[in-house]
Amino acid sequence: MMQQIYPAPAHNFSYELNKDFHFSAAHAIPSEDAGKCRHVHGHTYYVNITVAGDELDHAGFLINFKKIKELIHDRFDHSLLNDDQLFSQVDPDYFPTTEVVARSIWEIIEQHLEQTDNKPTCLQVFLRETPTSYVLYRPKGNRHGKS
Ligand SMILES: Nc1nc2c(c(=O)[nH]1)N=C([C@H](O)[C@H](O)COP(=O)(O)OP(=O)(O)OP(=O)(O)O)CN2
Ligand SMILES: [Zn+2]
Repeated sequence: MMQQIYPAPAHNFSYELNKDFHFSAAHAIPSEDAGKCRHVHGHTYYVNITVAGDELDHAGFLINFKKIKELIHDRFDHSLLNDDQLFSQVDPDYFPTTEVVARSIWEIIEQHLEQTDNKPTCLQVFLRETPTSYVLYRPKGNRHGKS
């Protein structure tokens, strides 16, 4: 849900930004345990990304809000997640579950941030799959040695 208050990660960075956006995608979870979710079905995923750091870039940004959305929305919106090379049909650690999609979003964002001059870090990905179900992904520690 847009404009909701999200659980906040603890940290000592000077700046923290949050970006909300949503995308529509279909998926199927290739596990017997998934019941009806084994069949292809769609969701509007609501995402909140938390990025933090101590240094700003040449524009005075930690990271342009637009870039965060672009990295994820352009890749997943109106797609079948199972078709993306990030996900697997055989390895449960890579099934397109909410948990794995949240972790994958973190990996895409963090990979981009590592290439920037000011090097902020993504502390948290909040991913809502349905009105009643969401996942928070927080990496263990981070490359700044802070958590
Ligand atoms: N831990 C997980 N459990 C489930 C996932 C998942 O990704 N991680 N995914 C699904 C289905 O894909 C689908 O999203 C259904 O979720 P669910 O919350 O069960 O949706 P409902 O609308 O049926 O839930 P209500 O309790 O009726 O609101 C299933 N599980
Ligand atoms: Zn689903």
